[in-house]
Amino acid sequence: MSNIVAIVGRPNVGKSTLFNRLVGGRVAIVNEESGVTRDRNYGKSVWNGKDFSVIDTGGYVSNSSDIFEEEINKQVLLAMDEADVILFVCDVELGITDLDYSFARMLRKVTKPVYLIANKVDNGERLYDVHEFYKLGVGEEIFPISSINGSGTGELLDKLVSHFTSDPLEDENELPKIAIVGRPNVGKSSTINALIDKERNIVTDIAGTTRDTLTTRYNRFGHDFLLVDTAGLRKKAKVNEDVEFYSVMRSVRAIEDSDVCMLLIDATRGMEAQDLNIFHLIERNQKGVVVLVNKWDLIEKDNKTTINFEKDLRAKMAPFNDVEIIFTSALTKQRLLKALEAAIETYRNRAQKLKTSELNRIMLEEIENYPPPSLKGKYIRIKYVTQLPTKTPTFAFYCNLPQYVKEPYKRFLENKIREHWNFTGVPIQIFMRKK
Ligand SMILES: Nc1nc2c(ncn2[C@@H]2O[C@H](COP(=O)(O)OP(=O)(O)OP(=O)(O)O)[C@@H](O)[C@H]2O)c(=O)[nH]1
Ligand SMILES: Nc1nc2c(ncn2[C@@H]2O[C@H](COP(=O)(O)OP(=O)(O)OP(=O)(O)O)[C@@H](O)[C@H]2O)c(=O)[nH]1
Repeated sequence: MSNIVAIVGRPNVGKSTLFNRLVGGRVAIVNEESGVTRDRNYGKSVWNGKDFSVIDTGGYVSNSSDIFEEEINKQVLLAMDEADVILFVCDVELGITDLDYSFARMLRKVTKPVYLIANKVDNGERLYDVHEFYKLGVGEEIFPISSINGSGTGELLDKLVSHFTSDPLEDENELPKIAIVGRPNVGKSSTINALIDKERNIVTDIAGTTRDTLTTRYNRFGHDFLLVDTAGLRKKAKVNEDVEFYSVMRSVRAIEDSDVCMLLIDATRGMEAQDLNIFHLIERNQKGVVVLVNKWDLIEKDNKTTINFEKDLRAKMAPFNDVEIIFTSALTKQRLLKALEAAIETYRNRAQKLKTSELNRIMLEEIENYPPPSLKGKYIRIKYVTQLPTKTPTFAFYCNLPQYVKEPYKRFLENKIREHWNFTGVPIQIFMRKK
């Protein structure tokens, strides 16, 4: 189950202000290179113990005041496909505009819950202006809020998370859920087809409950696994693929539904900004990842080609580059079994729970050899460490002054964990806690 909310609305109604308020300081895709997919477009949040993702579909049309029906279509289609709940933001300061009516027309066809957000209700007086918005005839309910000062957002969040499950990662199934993701035309369909040899290998279809993805169980090469299929989404995506932003956002649901992603990149193009955006999306979601350099058959090779290619990829993925890279071809079926095995191994790495005694024995020794640097004359003492009972590897280090332990030292701890145990392909979280 994924918990996704999308924000739609015409320019300047306050979508990004609301987005920032919902995700707090948590930024997602931080990638300077990409002009379109900025951190404002995708973020993670938590309310009443429920995790959820927020997509601001306005990323594409931002800054332009003349937006057309076509753009509205794109925003709403994206929201319909990707989200579980849609927030339609309007502006009480300006009142209803023609564009609002156009949005409303599209949104009336949506079967998912839509909330109408009457934004910029900064004071009690403006509450009187809210009723006007019932004219739009959309939305189960109207929420008067002020994204700037936060009033009304608590009520909105309470209602919002009532649609979400408390643990989107919960999974009755013990089988690895694998998603094949990547930008348009990298060979996702070809890889899937080559991997599963359709007719013979489908075990059962498990229809997604509220989602559009279909998870199918396969047995191939002696491995039992679930494939998160987004074929339907991909077909629709074709219409919209003119913008990088959309094709990255189209991966969100598949990533959230998976345990491990096979990220396909095109060997003839290398890893570009958009591929990296998807990579960071996977990392951000704490999912396992294996990188498949597909169309390897098209590359002219000498004895250094693979090594250099791999070096370049690792530099781009850094600091999280403890990841399997496999050079595949869907066309010649080269190394597809290896790719599948790497995905399953990554799944196991992600699921492993370390013994507390062993973890402490090894890590406390490492810490003793290289203690955290003292700060403002204060000596930092790490007393013990445990792995939290979460689905993704998360480690809590207990110490006297947790706030004094800085990023570089946390990275040191992570590297040591990776050195002693196999967490290849798996993002690790490190928390410092007070003891
Ligand atoms: N008074 C008031 N102003 C707000 C509120 N929320 C947003 N604004 C202002 O409205 C303007 C537009 O806000 P944005 O969040 O950039 O709007 P947007 O919908 O993301 O706009 P685009 O990027 O063009 O799609 C900014 O000047 C905000 O400061 C609010 O609750 N009250
Ligand atoms: N030479 C070569 N061509 C490939 C390989 N894999 C895919 N292709 C070709 O690349 C093109 C795109 O392949 P698809 O499998 O449709 O790619 P996709 O990622 O599913 O594309 P979208 O549905 O647009 O997202 C097709 O023409 C394939 O034949 C490969 O390993 N080698």
